[in-house]
Amino acid sequence: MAAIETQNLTKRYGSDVYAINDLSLTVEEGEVFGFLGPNGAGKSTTIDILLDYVRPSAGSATVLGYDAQRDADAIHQRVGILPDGYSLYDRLSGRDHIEFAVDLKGVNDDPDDVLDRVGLDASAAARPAGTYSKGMSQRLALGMALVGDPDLLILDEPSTGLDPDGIADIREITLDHAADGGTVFFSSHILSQVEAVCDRVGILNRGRLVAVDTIDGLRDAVGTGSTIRLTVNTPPRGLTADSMEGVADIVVDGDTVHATCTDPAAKIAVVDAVRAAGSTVLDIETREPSLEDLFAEYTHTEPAPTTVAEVSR
Ligand SMILES: Nc1ncnc2c1ncn2[C@@H]1O[C@H](COP(=O)(O)OP(=O)(O)OP(=O)(O)O)[C@@H](O)[C@H]1O
Repeated sequence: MAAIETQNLTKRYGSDVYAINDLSLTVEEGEVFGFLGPNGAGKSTTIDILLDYVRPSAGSATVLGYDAQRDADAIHQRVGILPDGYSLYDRLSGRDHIEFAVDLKGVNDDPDDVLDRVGLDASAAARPAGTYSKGMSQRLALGMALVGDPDLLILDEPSTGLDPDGIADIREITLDHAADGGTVFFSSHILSQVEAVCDRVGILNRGRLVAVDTIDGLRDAVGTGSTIRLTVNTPPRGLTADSMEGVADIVVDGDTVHATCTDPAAKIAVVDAVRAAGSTVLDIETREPSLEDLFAEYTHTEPAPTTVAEVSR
């Protein structure tokens, strides 16, 4: 059984705004699936339909085998949700929030265990949520999503406002959940985080799913190619990519040679060719296309700028 399955799902506002358009997507049980897209791509709308907060204009969706519209209660019972625009009760403590989630789901989780799992200590747990920093609030909201050990965790931008420790915690919690057989579906702009935890990613652009694959699969499909940069003692003579299989381009710039390889194995051939053209290779650097490169390739937009927190991870 698929954890999430949508078929030709469409949400139209008015006659011409398509928030999502003909979206067919399957997320298998036990997968960590990253749902990516630029602002306004339709990520939140998709999640809202899965949880029956929004009704589709056409198409269908199932979550853990339940119909998203008919069986919303059963879905809410088995799914842990961290919504994008969640809100907390300022006057209630962190512990009160977790107890509330425990009561709502009718489970018997120990609130202290949940709080501990998301890194909120006893003194933080006793304070009103209104005094929390953004990062603490995010941890608490994630704790509420984890109550009842859900089969599926849906996290909409889970890293918003978190410091590097918080981001690392989210990664650990996500991987733990998957290791226990749970499924994680999360949308994120933090592509390095997606790359670190996801089995597969789907890229949504203007309401349409433009790619679904593993990150390696996306690399192969885009053919962006890995790049190799050689520092040489003297420029190689007469070096071109023309007869070199798997090499898209070679540029010689003084004592540096840049080559773009569509076949990763061709990197060795580049080194051999440079040496055969009379140069001694002093240094070699290689770079695989990042998820940022792939994202830009599929959406023709720049991803959200990398934040200081991401850089320092
Ligand atoms: N209630 C609504 N009425 C009209 N248009 C809407 C409504 N809700 C969403 N949209 C439009 O649908 C599109 C998709 O929005 P959505 O919030 O799902 O995107 P998103 O990928 O989650 O964006 P972000 O990353 O900015 O949160 C946007 O163009 C948005 O303006």
